[in-house]
Amino acid sequence: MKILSAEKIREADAYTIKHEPIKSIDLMERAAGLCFDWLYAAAPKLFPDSISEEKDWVFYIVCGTGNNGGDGLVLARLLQRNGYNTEVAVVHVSDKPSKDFTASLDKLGKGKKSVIEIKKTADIPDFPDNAIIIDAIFGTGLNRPSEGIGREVIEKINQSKSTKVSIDMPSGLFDCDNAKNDPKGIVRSNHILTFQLPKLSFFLSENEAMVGAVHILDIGLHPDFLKNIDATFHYLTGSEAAEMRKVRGTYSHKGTYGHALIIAGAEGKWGAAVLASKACLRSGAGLVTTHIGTQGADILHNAMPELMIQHDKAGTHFSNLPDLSDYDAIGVGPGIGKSDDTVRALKLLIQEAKVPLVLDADALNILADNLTWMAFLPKGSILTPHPGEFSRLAGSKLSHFESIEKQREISQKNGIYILLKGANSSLSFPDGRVLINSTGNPGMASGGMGDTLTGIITGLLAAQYKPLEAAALAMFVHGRAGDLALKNQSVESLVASDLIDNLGKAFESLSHD
Ligand SMILES: NC(=O)C1=CN([C@@H]2O[C@H](COP(=O)(O)OP(=O)(O)OC[C@H]3O[C@@H](n4cnc5c(N)ncnc54)[C@H](OP(=O)(O)O)[C@@H]3O)[C@@H](O)[C@H]2O)[C@H](O)CC1
Ligand SMILES: [K+]
Repeated sequence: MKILSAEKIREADAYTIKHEPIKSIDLMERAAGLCFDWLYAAAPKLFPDSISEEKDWVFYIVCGTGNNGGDGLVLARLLQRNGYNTEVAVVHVSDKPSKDFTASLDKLGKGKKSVIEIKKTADIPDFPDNAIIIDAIFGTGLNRPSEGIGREVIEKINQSKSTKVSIDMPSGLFDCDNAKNDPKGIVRSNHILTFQLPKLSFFLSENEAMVGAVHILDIGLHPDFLKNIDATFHYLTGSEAAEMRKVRGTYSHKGTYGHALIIAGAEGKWGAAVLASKACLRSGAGLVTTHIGTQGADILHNAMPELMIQHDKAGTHFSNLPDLSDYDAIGVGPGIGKSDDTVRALKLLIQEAKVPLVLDADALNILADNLTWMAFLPKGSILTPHPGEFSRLAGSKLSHFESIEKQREISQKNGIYILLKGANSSLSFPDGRVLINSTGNPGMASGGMGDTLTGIITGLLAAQYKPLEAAALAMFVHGRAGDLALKNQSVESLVASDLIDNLGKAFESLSHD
């Protein structure tokens, strides 16, 4: 699913109005109608248990004077028509109200309920603590950080304990970069009813306090426009991940699915090799060999009889390169440490490898100490840093938005894929595009999760997936397996082995997406 800028969404809006064709006011009615449907279904769960009777529910709709405010007014009318209690406030953020806002206000006026006009501080009401506040002050038309009376109202809304439901966007939030935006001037939304496509800023960690659950409402923007418009950012949905999965031929054999090499583990960190190798075996590779210091070999054998083992010359860590000619995919890094001979062996691996590499953990830390090696990585290699590793690679600590920009830059410059891990992991391609992941949960913030991801990507690469598909499908399936594992665990108790146990179900679940 494409993620478009506010500007492009406005173009989609205009294209739809012209080519569907539909009057802009009718598109607003359609959008607000979907918001009503969502609220109607969700309201019983949104109000506190103490207010279980519908007659006691209050919807407090706070509107700006643009089309976002217009959506709010139409929604208010629909709520009133269905017998719900409403309070409607209009914040005079501009003295040039939009045409559709004015038309919607006129229609609302035909009901009898009066509207609270907010023009100055003294007009701002005390918002209740147990209502649903509908935030319709600003949407995609925000053109500068919130200021004046609009900002004052936003700050007052944020003081209320009521559930906040934002129409299209939390008011005050920009669609992409919010680095120069004061979080105090942005509604801290619990639910966002966003139209057609999500906005990039919903997925950035710096906006966590303002972005609650995101619900995408399909308002029927014109499919031709959505199909033909170029997009840098994409949100990876289940059906898109499912399309990447390959069907296995009846007459295929283990040779069809390639031979993967995992280079992982060192003294005290043999578990990293176990997790990466297990995940690799469970992700489609025909054969998996793990190259490991002799002292770790028994642990691996006992954990996985299916695995083949290649002994390193050093007993305790990765120090020499095996013959690479047997392998279709190579994953390196989990738990390998940074000994001098490990650094030398990694350099040799980067020089000698003829297949794309998957680099994780200490392999990335070594790369960060030797950034000139980046240009020598086999084209299509995949780097899987977490934010700490990425800031070492990037040379400075960056906001999430800045990290994604930097991630794109490094991918394009070096012809590699970078999978920046975290809530909403992002995968950058050599052509500048970025995929944002839609699976995963906070229980996955624990040791070993990255090792399993390395194994999954390497397994898919061995099984002849192209780097783009291997990285994207692995990112999705890894999160999905984490989500499935959570059904029998809690966010506190989830560990990487639970995720591996659910890989089978995660791959299978794709056929239902
Ligand atoms: N695109 C769609 O598919 C649909 C969108 N709908 C809804 O429309 C909004 C976008 O509406 P728009 O009128 O373009 O913009 P907004 O309502 O978000 O805001 C514009 C008004 O806000 C003023 N403004 C902007 N920034 C500030 C600020 N920092 N402080 C004060 N005032 C601000 C601006 O005033 P100017 O002074 O700049 O003129 C405007 O008055 C979209 O989000 C959807 O909710 C449709 O209804 C359905 C289809
Ligand atoms: K809004």
